[in-house]
Formats: sequence, C-alpha cells, structure tokens
Amino acid sequence: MNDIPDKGEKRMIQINPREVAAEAMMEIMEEGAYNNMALRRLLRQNGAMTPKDRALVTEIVNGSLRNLYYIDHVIHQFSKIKTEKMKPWVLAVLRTAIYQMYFMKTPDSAACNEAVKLIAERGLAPLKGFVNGVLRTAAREKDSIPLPKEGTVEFLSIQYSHPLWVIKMWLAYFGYEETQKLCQANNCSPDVTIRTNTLKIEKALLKKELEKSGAMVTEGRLAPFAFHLKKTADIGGLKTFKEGLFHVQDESSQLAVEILNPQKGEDIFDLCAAPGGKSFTIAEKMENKGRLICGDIYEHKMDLISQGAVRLGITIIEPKQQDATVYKKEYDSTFDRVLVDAPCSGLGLMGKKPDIRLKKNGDEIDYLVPIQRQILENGARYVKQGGILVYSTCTLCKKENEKNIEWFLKDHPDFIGEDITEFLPQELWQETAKKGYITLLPHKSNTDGFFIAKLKRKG
Ligand SMILES: C[S@@+](CC[C@H](N)C(=O)[O-])C[C@H]1O[C@@H](n2cnc3c(N)ncnc32)[C@H](O)[C@@H]1O
Repeated sequence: MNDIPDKGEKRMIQINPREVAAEAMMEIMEEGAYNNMALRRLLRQNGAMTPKDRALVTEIVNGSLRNLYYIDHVIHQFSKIKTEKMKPWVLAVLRTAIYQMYFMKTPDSAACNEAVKLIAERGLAPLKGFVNGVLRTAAREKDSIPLPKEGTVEFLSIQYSHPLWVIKMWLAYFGYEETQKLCQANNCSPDVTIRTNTLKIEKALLKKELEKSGAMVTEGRLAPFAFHLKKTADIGGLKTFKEGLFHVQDESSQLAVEILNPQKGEDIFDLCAAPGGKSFTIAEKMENKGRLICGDIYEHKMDLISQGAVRLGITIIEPKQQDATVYKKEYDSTFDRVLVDAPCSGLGLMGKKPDIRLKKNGDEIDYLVPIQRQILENGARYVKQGGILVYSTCTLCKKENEKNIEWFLKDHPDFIGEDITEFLPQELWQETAKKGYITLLPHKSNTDGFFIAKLKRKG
C-alpha cells in the first residue's frame, strides 16, 4: 500500500498488489499477453507501489504461472465448474489466491478474505459464496490433494506443472529421474545473472558497488565475469546499470561466448543477435577492437542492440536488419568467428519465463528446424578457413540441438566438432564436450536449459 502526494496535498492512494497480480494473470491467460510485458506494463501503470509490493506482484504472477497445472488441478477438486467455463476474473483471483495459500506463507484466511473482496469489487458479488467455498475447502484439504500415480507422465505434469508433450519428450531424452530434477529446478525462482562490463570496470569493484546498493552478490560458476544477484527488485534503476557497468545475461549465454572465444581485432558475425546480450559479451571480450556485425530479422529489435551498446560504451557493433536464412555472397569466407544463436522453441527458459509452458504445443519445432539448418548452413559459409562456428539454442530438444549438429557435420566434411572441455568446470564435463557440444541442464548448472556446439572449419 502506498502514500503518494497529489496536487500539493498528501492523499492516500491505495493500490492493492493482489489485485494487480490477478489483473496480470487475467491478461496473460485470457488475452495472450506475454508474462514479462504484462507485468512491466502493470507495474509501470501502478508506479506508486512500494518496492516490496512490486516484488509481491511479481512473485504471485510468476509463481502462479509456474505452478498453474497444479493449481488448476486443485481448483478442479473443489469446484463443479471447470476452469474453462469460469469468468476470467474469478479464475484469475482463484489461481492467485491458491498460489498464495499453497506456495507462499500467506495465511489461508487472509488469502481467502482478500479474494472474496476482489470478487465483490468487480461487481461479481453473487459469486462471493462460490469463491469462498472453493478456497476454504482448498485450504482445509491442502495436505490431501490426490495426484496421478507416481512414476507416470501425468504425475510429473501435474506435480511440477509442465505440459504433457514436454514431459514425454524429456523422458525419452533424459530419463525419469533427470526429468523430475529438471522440472523441480524450473519451479525455483531463478537468480538474476549479470556479466561485468570489462570495458568499464574490474569485477571486484563492481561487486563492491552492487553490494553497496543492497544486492546480495555471488560469483558465477561457469563464466569468469558472471555474478548472481538476489534482493535486487529493480535492476534497471541501479546506478551501476545506468552507468553501463554490466548487462543482464544468464551464465549459459556467457559460456557460449567463452566457447566462441572472440579475440581483439577479429571480424565476427552474430547472425541472430537481438536483443544483443551475446554481442555485448563478444564486444567486451574483443576489448572493443575489431568488427562485429549483429544481424536480426526484425527492424524493431535493432534499437535494442544499438541502445544497449551505447549504455555499455561499445562502438564496434554494426547492427544490420537482415534475414539470416538468405545467403549473402559478400560475407563468404569473411569472418574469423560466426555465432548462430538460433531462433528456437525456448524450452530451456521455462524457469525464467513460466508462460512458455502454457503457450507452446510443440508444433513449431518442425517449422523451426529447417530455419535453424538454413541459418547454420549460411553461417558456415561465412566462416574463413580455420575459423570457428558456434551454434547455440536456449532449448532442450534433440531435434533442434544434437540432431541439427549431426545433420550439419554429415553434410559438411570441411567442419569438425572442436573439444570444448577446457571451457567447462570439471563438474560439467560430459563425453560430448570432447566432440564439441554440451547440453546445460538447469538442475546441474544453475543456468537456463541451453545447448552449445563449437565447429571448426578446416584450414
Ligand atoms: C535466441 S534469440 C537471440 C538472442 C541474442 N543472441 C542474445 O543473446 O541476446 C534469436 C533471435 O533470432 C531472430 N531471428 C529469427 N529468425 C531470424 C532470421 N531468419 N534471421 C535473423 N534473425 C532471426 C529473432 O528475432 C531473435 O531475436
């Protein structure tokens, strides 16, 4: 709740964070809004909320989305009306209230009373009794919710709120135990991870500055200039951010650039660059010397790259709007290193972007694979003899990862997989790393789910 001054007087304006959270849920689930965009817009619109209330809204929305299959399973135990038939506002209030009762420390009665109040305030007073009934029973029966038999696909899907088709795919890919751990890891609140801007500040000094601003800072494990931050609600508001002393980037992405291993003075092409995270790390590793072309198909994303580069003090980036599936003769055999950070199904991001699990159905994978192959094919032609090609995705899907690399190497005898073991901490060593590729699993590496392959063009 917040006090904000209005026209010279002090007037109390109360913004209820639980109402804002339910509003966001409704927009995301009913209108198809993206989770992060809906949250950003509503937090901006309700700018008078305290940082604590803003953090509460974010926690309720992300948590409700992360646990949605389980929450809906609970609702179905105690409501005769199916979730599909409920009024959107009623459903949003029920879902966020159950999240608070089951996954946060909110007392049951507080969550329940608040939910009933939110129903009445939107002119739905006749439904107060229904909402009250579902929530009071759900509170009473919290410890005896029936679940499908343990060891089944259905159990993993409901217990960890992941789509059935993803669970089935992962079971075939990783086996039961690994899939269970992966789903569990996806349901933990992820850290914010950043990369030190080595053009502007030393790592130790940045750590001190971040700690001064109240952040809890721990070192990364995979990438040499990474920090994990906790207790930082508003990253964009930090002085260190505004001064361009870091950018937000998961360690998996930082590791992809370590593996690309860009050098000062080289010519490098990042074919799918927006919003620019890996390009920024590449430029910093190049000490801002050389040439870095950053392509992306979308015109509107070019500004994200340019603005980020300005904030970070990077001048070697050349943003270019272009379709990477279209071969460009002028780039042939021109680059020391090429990065193909391909458009993908994004299934490795389910922890950070929980709405991914609700919005995808797997159909796009067969559409994406030919695009990924075409971009890889073109990227390969742009690499000089003796140069390096890195292919990466933020997905955990064999067709988009290992199968693409197998396909590529079979068709391109002038490329070989290059051993990447030296870039990995010992606990992440895998047999495949010697052949040039690695899959990062969130529960093992504390990163997004990610795939990186390093290919060398023979000299
Ligand atoms: C995984 S994201 C890249 C993330 C970026 N490398 C980073 O680290 O910030 C994939 C990007 O590919 C772009 N893209 C999709 N199709 C493309 C195409 N045909 N040509 C070039 N870029 C494309 C998307 O706009 C998206 O920005």
